[in-house]
Amino acid sequence: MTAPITIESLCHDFVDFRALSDIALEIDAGEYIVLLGPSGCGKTTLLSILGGFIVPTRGAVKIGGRDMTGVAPAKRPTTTMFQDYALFPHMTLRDNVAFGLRMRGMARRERYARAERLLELVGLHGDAGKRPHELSGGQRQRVALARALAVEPDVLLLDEPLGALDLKLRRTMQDELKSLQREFGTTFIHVTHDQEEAMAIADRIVVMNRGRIEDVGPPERVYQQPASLFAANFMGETNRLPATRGSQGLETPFGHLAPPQALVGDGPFTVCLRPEQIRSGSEGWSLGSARVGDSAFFGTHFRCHLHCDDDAETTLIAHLPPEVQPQPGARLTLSVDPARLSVFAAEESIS
Ligand SMILES: Nc1ncnc2c1ncn2[C@@H]1O[C@H](COP(=O)(O)OP(=O)(O)OP(=O)(O)O)[C@@H](O)[C@H]1O
Repeated sequence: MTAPITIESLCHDFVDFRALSDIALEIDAGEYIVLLGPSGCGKTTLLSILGGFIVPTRGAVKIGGRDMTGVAPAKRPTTTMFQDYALFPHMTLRDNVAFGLRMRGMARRERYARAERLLELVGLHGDAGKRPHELSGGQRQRVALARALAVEPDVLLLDEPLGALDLKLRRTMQDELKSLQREFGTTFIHVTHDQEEAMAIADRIVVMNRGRIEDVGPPERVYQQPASLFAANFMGETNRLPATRGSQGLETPFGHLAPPQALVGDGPFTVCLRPEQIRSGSEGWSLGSARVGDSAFFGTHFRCHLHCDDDAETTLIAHLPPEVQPQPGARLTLSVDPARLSVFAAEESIS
């Protein structure tokens, strides 16, 4: 079971603080959506409104075409998986997973059968009789997921579901969450402030900042062509070059540049270039020559600080392939593909 969601002109004020402004979003049935943004940007507030735990100041949420205004959390086709998993410590895993089914009046034999099936699906076959304190953090997370999926919600809301796990387990669980979501076809809405997690898992990422949506799209698009300077900055490392409008396009510390898209406004502008877009060589838009500063090897690339000759103020971060062998102090000729740059009005806030 799954359902599309429409969020219309949603605003929310906490007394005199506006936590959400004009949120509008269409979510397809069965999509994996990640709400991404810094602490305090309104992700949890939006999730809580979808789950029915907060009544928005203005606007509406429709799930499967049905207006959710005034519908209590338990009556919604949503289930929320909270950050602390909220497992019942005195109950076995089987009873924890079957809890929601019991509340719905499902007979014991049937609910236990479903609980066992779900525990098997999340890799805890044979552990049904254990209690939560006997499990690791990752296993508890799996039980919480099994419990949330047991009631077959149309929409599963997950608030920082992997926040308590170490990095390695996080990565494993990201893969598992995604494959379970595919298997069930349930719409997942997952809150995180971890950009790598969002990229690894989402069909579409919703980048939020100060209660507003900055960008919505598939991870590759949001990373490569972010809709705002904030989104560019939040979706991974980026170099920012100051630029002004000139007779030949953009004037930058590295000379003229034909902008990849029509410029809006008079400037000043900020040109964003990702570290991996900077190349050693002279093909494309020249960034002149630079001296290699600190450099660290990351397996697939060297992450280098490059001190530019043409602009003493600018140090660029570049990811250069191992074959370049960038030694500190070495000189390199740098260039970048101008079609892959993003240009924004410089005054846009990125904080
Ligand atoms: N009950 C409340 N009363 C007053 N202000 C609140 C309340 N709940 C949240 N806020 C404020 O609303 C803003 C958005 O909070 P929210 O919890 O949605 O952010 P978030 O993006 O989920 O952050 P985090 O990643 O830290 O959980 C924050 O500035 C927060 O301080």
